This record gives sequence, structure tokens and C-alpha cells, in this order.
Amino acid sequence: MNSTDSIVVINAGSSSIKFSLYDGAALELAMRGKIENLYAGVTRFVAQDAAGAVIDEHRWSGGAIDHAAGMRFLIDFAQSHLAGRRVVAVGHRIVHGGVDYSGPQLLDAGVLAQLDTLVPLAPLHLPHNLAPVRSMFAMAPQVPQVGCFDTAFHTGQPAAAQAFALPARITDLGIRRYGFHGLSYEYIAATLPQADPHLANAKVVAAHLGNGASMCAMRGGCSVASTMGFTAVDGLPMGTRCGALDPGVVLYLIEELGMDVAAVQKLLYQESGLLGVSGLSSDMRTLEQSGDPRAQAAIALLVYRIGRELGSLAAALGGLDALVFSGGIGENSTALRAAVCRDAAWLGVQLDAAANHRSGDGVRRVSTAGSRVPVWVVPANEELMIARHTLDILEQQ
Ligand SMILES: Nc1ncnc2c1ncn2[C@@H]1O[C@H](COP(=O)(O)OP(=O)(O)O)[C@@H](O)[C@H]1O
Ligand SMILES: CC(=O)OP(=O)(O)O
Ligand SMILES: [Mg+2]
Repeated sequence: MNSTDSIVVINAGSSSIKFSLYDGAALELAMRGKIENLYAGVTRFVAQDAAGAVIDEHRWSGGAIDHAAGMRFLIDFAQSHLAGRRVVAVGHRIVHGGVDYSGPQLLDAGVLAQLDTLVPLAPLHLPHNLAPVRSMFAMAPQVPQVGCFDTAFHTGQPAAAQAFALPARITDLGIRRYGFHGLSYEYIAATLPQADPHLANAKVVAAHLGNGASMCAMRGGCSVASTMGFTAVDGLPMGTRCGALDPGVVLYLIEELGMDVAAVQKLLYQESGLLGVSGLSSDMRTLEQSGDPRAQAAIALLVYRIGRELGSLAAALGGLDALVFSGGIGENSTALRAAVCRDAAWLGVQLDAAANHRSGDGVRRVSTAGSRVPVWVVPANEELMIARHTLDILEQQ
């Protein structure tokens, strides 16, 4: 890697595509951009330079922008802003690695074919994660591409945390709990001890609350348990996903309501969560600004489920030394942080109202000096983890 060599990172989520450009072996951020609200009423694109200054913005209305159109736009944008840089690798977030991929992986046609078989385990994500890899191979076959898996960080969880109480012949097929948002948790695990060295070996629960949402129990920076399981529909209610559900509900939907697999999948992944409960929107900002009681009911259900999971994850850890908020909601919603922390007072959590409201976009502590359990906000940075893993793989070639 010399100073004009760069790594491109692509993080295709369920409702957004983020990209970042990192320069040289020090992985200095040169530029980042995001298309958000794909498929929704107004899709927004914004690109920023390393200092955070906006260098371009764009809006589309009418729900016309899907993942493919978003990627085409981003590729055109990135190509016209490379300014003499040489792209030496592209790193991708890939949501599911199944049983076979427990670390970053150089991608090729064989790996892609294997990952295609995991699409039913992450229908909202994996097709959108894999499509840009194929477009890049078609455009620039000589540029190495690296896949970084959301599931990888959780592979060291204790056996009990990974198990469903199903017969061994089913478990042996790989039907077990995996956990997701691993790149986000890995970044938090790396960042928190820098903010407070006392937390290096601590029992930490981190909540990644974005359009997809999960929580992770970490001990000494390693994943011990997660609210997401076999798929990213488990655990907390999300923008459009239902979260944990009695499996009997699925049987009832099929047997008694006559729904087929596609209809059940659409209901659980795209019509539930904040959108389904409120009947209004999957977007937390919209719900918070709404006076409609259904919007408040949806937020209250999310807060309730976060509180229940927090107790469960603290039990998995045998205690709680710190609580971390991340993701679009966790970083920005002061009201949600306040509600969650109020309910978690019994665990020794005491939020500092002024610190919670103070605007800022860096790593920050938002609990009182006397709070037994410190509360931190750590802005998600899955992209930096992907860039680091991609560089590691490049250096091993
Ligand atoms: N200022 C804010 N207040 C409350 N919620 C916010 C704010 N900014 C963003 N959000 C919420 O964050 C969520 C999107 O999170 P994000 O992590 O960007 O999504 P993704 O999982 O697609 O990457 C949306 O529900 C959005 O409304
Ligand atoms: C795993 C997952 O839910 O991802 P996202 O938050 O990008 O939807
Ligand atoms: Mg996300």
C-alpha cells in the first residue's frame, strides 16, 4: 500500500448503502457517503469529506431507488471523485457467513456460489451484499474483494448461547444461533477500552439500534450472547422486522390463516416492527415527531423489549459493568436512551440528562459520575472494521 493506494468499503444494509474510501496503510478516511431510505418515499444521498463537510447531496422521491440503482449511483459518484487514487481492494459487509466463514474472506466465484445458498437465512440483506461484489468483478476483475461477515464476531460464544433446543440432527445442519451486527460490536469492543481503560475486561452490553437492531453481551471484548439468532429477524423489534416471536405464531399463520412462505416472510421482515405496530412508519424520527398514540405504542414496545433483553444479557454475563448505545437510533435518539436507562435503574444505570442531550457525534459518556454502570454512546463504524480486515487480507496475499 502506498499513499495513493486506497481501499473502498461497501456496507449494504437493509435500507441503506454506505461507502467509504480509505487512503494508504494508515487507512485515513478520505470520503464517505450514504444512500438512505431506499425504496421509501424520499431516498437521500449525502457524501462527506474526511472533515465531515458535505461534498454532494441528492434526493429522489417516489420510492424509485432500490439497492441496484443506489449502487450504480454510488459507483459513478466514487469513480468521478477518485482524484488519481488507485483502488487496491474493495471490502464488503456480508451479513451471513453460515458455518463456514468465521473470519474475513477473499471472495471469488466459488465463495459467492456458497454464499448464495445462505440467502434464505438473510433475505433482506444477502442478495444486496452479494450483488455489488458481482458488479465489481464485472467492472474490475483484477481488484481483490474481501467479505467481512456480521456473524464472525460471535463464533466464539459458549455452546449454550449458540444452541436451540432442537434435535441434534437439526442442529447439525447449521440451524443454530449465529448473531449479527458483529462488525459494529467488534468496533465497539476495540473502541471502548480506548475511551476508558477500566472497561478492557468488563461485562458490557452493547445495543446496535438502527433499522436492524440487536444487542450483544461482551466480556473482555468477546461476544458471549446476542439477541439475534439464526437470522436477523430475531430479538428486538426493528424498523420493519418483528423480532423474537413464538414459533407457534408462524404455524398458526400457515395453518389457520392460509399464508404461504412468501407471505409469512413479507409479514415478519417487511411489515412488522415499528412500521407494523405504529401503522405509520419504520423510521424512528418520524415516530418521535408524531403525536399519534400508535407511534408512541411502537416506541414503548421497543423500549420494553430492550429492557427485557438487557436483563437477559446481564444474566448471561453474570453482571453488568457498562451499557453502550450505537446505530442510528442509539446514537441520535435522546428520548429512547432516557427511557431505556430509566427502566434499567435497577441494574445501577443512571443517565446524566445534560450529557444525554448534549449534541456531539463522537464517543461519549452519557451517565452521571455516580452511575454504578457507565453508559456510553459509540457511533457505529462498521466501515473502519471492514477496511482493517480488508487490509489484513491484502497483506497476507
Ligand atoms: N436524530 C434522530 N433521532 C431519532 N432517530 C434517528 C435519528 N437519526 C436517525 N435515526 C433513526 O435511525 C434509524 C436508521 O439507523 P441506521 O443505523 O442509519 O440504519 P441502517 O441499519 O439502515 O444502517 C432510523 O430509524 C432513523 O429514524
Ligand atoms: C443484520 C442487520 O439487521 O443489519 P442492518 O442493521 O443493516 O439491517
Ligand atoms: Mg445497520
